[in-house]
Amino acid sequence: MDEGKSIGFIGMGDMGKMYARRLSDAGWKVNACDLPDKYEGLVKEFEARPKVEIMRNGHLVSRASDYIIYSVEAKNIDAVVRNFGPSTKLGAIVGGQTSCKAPEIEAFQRHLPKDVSIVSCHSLHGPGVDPKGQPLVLIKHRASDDDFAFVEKALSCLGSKHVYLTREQHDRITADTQAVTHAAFLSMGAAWKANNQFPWEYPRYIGGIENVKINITLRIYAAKWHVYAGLAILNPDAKKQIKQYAESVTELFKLMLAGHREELRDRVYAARAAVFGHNGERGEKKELLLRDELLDQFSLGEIPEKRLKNNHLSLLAIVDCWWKLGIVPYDHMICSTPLFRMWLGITEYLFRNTTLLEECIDTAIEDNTFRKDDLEFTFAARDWSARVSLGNFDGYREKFEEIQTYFAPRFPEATKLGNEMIKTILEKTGGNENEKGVKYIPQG
Ligand SMILES: NC(=O)C1=CN([C@@H]2O[C@H](COP(=O)(O)OP(=O)(O)OC[C@H]3O[C@@H](n4cnc5c(N)ncnc54)[C@H](OP(=O)(O)O)[C@@H]3O)[C@@H](O)[C@H]2O)C=CC1
Ligand SMILES: O=C(O)C(=O)Cc1ccc(O)cc1
Repeated sequence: MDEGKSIGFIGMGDMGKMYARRLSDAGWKVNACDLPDKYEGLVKEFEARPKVEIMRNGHLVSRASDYIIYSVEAKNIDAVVRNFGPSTKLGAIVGGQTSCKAPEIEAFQRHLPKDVSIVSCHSLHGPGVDPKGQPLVLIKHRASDDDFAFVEKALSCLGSKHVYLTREQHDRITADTQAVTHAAFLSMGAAWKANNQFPWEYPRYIGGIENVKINITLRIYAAKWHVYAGLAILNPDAKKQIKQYAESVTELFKLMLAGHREELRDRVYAARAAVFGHNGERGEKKELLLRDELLDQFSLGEIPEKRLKNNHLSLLAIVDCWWKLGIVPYDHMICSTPLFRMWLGITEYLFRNTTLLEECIDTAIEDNTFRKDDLEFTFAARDWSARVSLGNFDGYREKFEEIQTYFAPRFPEATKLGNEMIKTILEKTGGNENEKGVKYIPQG
């Protein structure tokens, strides 16, 4: 295949392995390494795949491969490229899988020899999701058309939708989509833990869109902290979005506490008009992305006979945040992750249904049984924002892992349910169809 060209992977964690398996299945020769202590284990794991050669370090991968993908923690990218970059084969192509492109491309520019092309990628989904039909961002930073065509050809076996962006466009959009979405779900988990609650044990958190909140929160906490920390802390646009989200949560909660119904209502409707149109008519499709009946089946607890009301502070705040930052989330659909589509789906469900939105405002003002949940949610959103703004990786990790430990016993069940939920919803929302690549032109 392609006169014996080979693809290299530095970093054989979840994403590196997923790529290595799929590329070798498609017939490519793959050279791969992780840290030296993983060598023996990887050799064993890949012994049945003769197309995958496990090497002892990144120097060996770099000198032998025609296209090398760094698939390591974003926070380590500079150190790893500094170490192995100078060993890159003459005239090879180098790219990375990290979730924030400014530091990655800067590391390539600083440490790679000048004859090396730079084409980066970013699969906008986790390692457990079928890449078919999911967006795959490609960044032609420094490369000939032939080199870029080679990358497209090699990665075409993933069956993803190619989206062509610059690194700046990539980082802006993923701040709007991924970083702020994670901040919301991370805050829900933090608030439940702070109140010593397992939400599936409370009728108010069961069924419909509440299931999405629980399943996605647990899915995020079941994953690796560095993925979320990296894409939030290293992306300057993300800090701004997460800060605005925390401010929106705080300001809306204050209106609720003070019982300022009209002010709250005006603000919610102004945000709705900006994001969803005056009557909530703007959407991805005429039909809603998600509906309660579809979501009821993905429950970790018993569905109550009568659905309990919620003021959905987390959802009111995201629309307020989009409004304040001038973001129209539908503009980013082409670069959306499954989690972002779920998040937009439940938000849209609430905001395009005036009866539900009114019920939410009534609950916010009249029902004080939510106050302790909302108080902890507000603290949590502000605390995550502070840790991200300070660039505090250790502080991020400490908080993440504490909450991870709290929820860990339910991860196997929640992951299974979450996978089914995502699969069903992607099928319903047409998120898995395969299309030709798109050149993304951001609006505004
Ligand atoms: N998981 C996801 O959903 C997605 C992740 N990404 C991005 O892809 C990248 C990889 O993520 P993921 O696979 O999930 O993370 P993992 O932690 O599973 O994998 C990263 C691997 O790189 C290894 N590594 C670190 N330093 C070196 C080195 N010097 N030489 C060789 N290997 C090294 C790590 O070892 P050790 O653990 O011992 O440090 C680890 O095994 C990250 O930048 C992430 O942001 C992108 C899309 C989706
Ligand atoms: O879908 C999400 O937002 C995820 O959490 C999975 C994920 C994590 C990191 C990425 O760079 C891309 C996708």
